Amino acid sequence: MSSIIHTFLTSNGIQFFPIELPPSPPHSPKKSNFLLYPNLLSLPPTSTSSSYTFTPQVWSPSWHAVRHAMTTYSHYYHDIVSMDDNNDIIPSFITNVLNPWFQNNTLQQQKVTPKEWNAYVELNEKLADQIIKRYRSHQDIIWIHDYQLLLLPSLLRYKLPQATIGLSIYGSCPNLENLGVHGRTLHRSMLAADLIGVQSEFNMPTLSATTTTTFLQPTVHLKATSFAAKERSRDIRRLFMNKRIILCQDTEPTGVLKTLSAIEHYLSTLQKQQQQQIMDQVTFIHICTHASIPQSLDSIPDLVRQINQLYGTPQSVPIHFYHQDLDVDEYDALLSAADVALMMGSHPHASIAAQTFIARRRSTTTPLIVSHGSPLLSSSSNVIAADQSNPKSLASTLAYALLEENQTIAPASLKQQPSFLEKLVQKQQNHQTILLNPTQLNEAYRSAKQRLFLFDYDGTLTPIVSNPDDARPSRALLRYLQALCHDPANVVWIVSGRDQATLESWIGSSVQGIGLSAEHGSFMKLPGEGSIWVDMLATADMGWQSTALEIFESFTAQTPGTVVEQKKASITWHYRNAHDSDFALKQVEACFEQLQKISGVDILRGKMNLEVRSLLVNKGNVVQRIQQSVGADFVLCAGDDRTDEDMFRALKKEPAYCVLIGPQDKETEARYSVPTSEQFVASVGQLAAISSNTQSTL
Ligand SMILES: O=P(O)(O)OC[C@H]1O[C@H](O[C@H]2O[C@H](CO)[C@@H](O)[C@H](O)[C@H]2O)[C@H](O)[C@@H](O)[C@@H]1O
Repeated sequence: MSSIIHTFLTSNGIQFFPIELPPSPPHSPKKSNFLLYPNLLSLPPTSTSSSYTFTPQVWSPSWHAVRHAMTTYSHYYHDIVSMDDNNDIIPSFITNVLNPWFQNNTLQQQKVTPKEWNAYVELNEKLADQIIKRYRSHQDIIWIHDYQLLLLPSLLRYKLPQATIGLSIYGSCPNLENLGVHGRTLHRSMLAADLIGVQSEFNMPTLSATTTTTFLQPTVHLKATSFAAKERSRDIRRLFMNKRIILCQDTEPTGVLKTLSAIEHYLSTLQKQQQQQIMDQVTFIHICTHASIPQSLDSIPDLVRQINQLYGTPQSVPIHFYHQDLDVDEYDALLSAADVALMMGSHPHASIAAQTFIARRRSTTTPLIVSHGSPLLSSSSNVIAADQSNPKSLASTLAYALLEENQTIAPASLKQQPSFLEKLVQKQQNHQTILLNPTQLNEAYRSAKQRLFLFDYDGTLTPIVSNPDDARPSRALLRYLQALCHDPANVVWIVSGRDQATLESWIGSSVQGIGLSAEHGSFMKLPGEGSIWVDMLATADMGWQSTALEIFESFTAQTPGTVVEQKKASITWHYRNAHDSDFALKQVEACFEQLQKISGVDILRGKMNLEVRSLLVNKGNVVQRIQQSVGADFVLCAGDDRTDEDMFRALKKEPAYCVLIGPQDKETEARYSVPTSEQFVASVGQLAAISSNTQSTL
């Protein structure tokens, strides 16, 4: 049962409400929603503005979508929590740094003080805590809305390594790396999300192995075209009778110049006679609103005048140029009167304008020229891509769009793109592990005060080999473990299926201060000098052992190449070296069936082995016990086989680095993976070096 945790910051405060839908709303029987959301009442009212300033539209997708959800499903919400009573406090880092950067790609403030940054971190932490408290593993999806809470992805990822996290930026994503050290932190944090949605391609962040990006369609909520707009549209068409109207709209000053240059180029390449014909057939109406381009466009009127003088006649003016805010009806009228529209640029305003044109255009065959990368290219018919910075290519796209036959292209069936949420759900379903990033691990290690290590042995700290006796630890590994144990901030445990004697002679005898757990927790030896082995099953009934041994021995006799490894409290049957592997696999199934008849035991399918142990122990219990006694703020737990999944599961709710040694797509409870034990040991070596260096400088 999936549910969504929405996180949002209102523009006027840090108050938010987590709101939950009960498990079974009738129209969505399998889903419950869980929303973290700001004060609904503080949302700006739906735009009633009479002019197109574009600002309300830029915000409206998110406001509208959530407001719609809130009102439609409001009777299902509960658990409304207000995080902070003070509505007006918004960290200045958001207002002075993030807002100008994301909205206008400008910097208002050169330096961010530690106090400002800390306030921002604190806000993100508060929200993260609220989400973590409510998050239900394997059920919930976390959806962070917009750019204000960019530290959330990494804070959540650290504590909820397996969570599916989406981040939607309702606009473009300017390059955060230009914001110095804090920008880089935010950039890295964004990459902890599984899916990032942006409304335009502008400066997409560099992606990590696990983060993907997608375009968000701006949802423009429009009223039906008014009667006045329809009338006005007819007037415009009458005014330009027998002419094709090319409507150009720019939302960035540089775009205006580029569009005009392309028009100029288009006209200049025509022969004199053709120019005359085209001018009789076509007129350009260029609009740019004050709201989107507030500054004056000094040199542009000259360029327009120049083009009009060169190519116009007393009967026909090539370009009608308007730098002014237009009345809604006037704007709608222009959109529906146009025969071709050119709405380019990467700014979200351009996306909104293009989307509005799609909604208002005369027919689905009316061509629209947009920039490469626009999400409209794949979702709407007759949308053509062009490069605005190349006047020659833009001119030829214009010529192409003007061709009569392009006006009669049958409307392509609109491709239904999966929504952001659908993609997020897909991500949740095929969740892969994240390749462990040693640099990130090292950073977390450095900043932790108390650390706990829970290492499986075979396949994790040593590669799997065909003979169990050959899986001895390397010297380097023993050195690393010793360095970790020397650091007073560390507690190090080996949690293995191996027996006491092997662990003691291979590791315990060389590494001072290490904790050992043998046979899946049947025997434990605490870290620290002088500690002794404790038999955790001292009082347990072990009567099952003889029956299990008999079964294993009989299968060994029938299956050449297989061997039994008898340990104190568990028995392992190895079939890695079976002479006939197909036959061995069948024997494993038959053996498994017989073992199932024994009560009080767990039968484990290990790496080319079957293992029987008491039901009373497993690595999960071991980890829980250790972890409770240590209280670490950094936990690194690594393993490679199914018995290790118990450890990962036990740490599910903890801020732990659970690392699977194996392929990234292997099904596991671990959040991270490292392909081989050699690579993992190298990472452990780096942590050991950090501790050794710190110790030597103390
Ligand atoms: O919990 P672990 O430390 O991973 O121990 C699990 C079992 O590991 C050993 O068997 C496995 O490793 C052998 C050496 O690489 C390999 O030959 C065998 O095929 C694997 O199953 C060990 O022999 C068992 O006792 C452990 O339970």
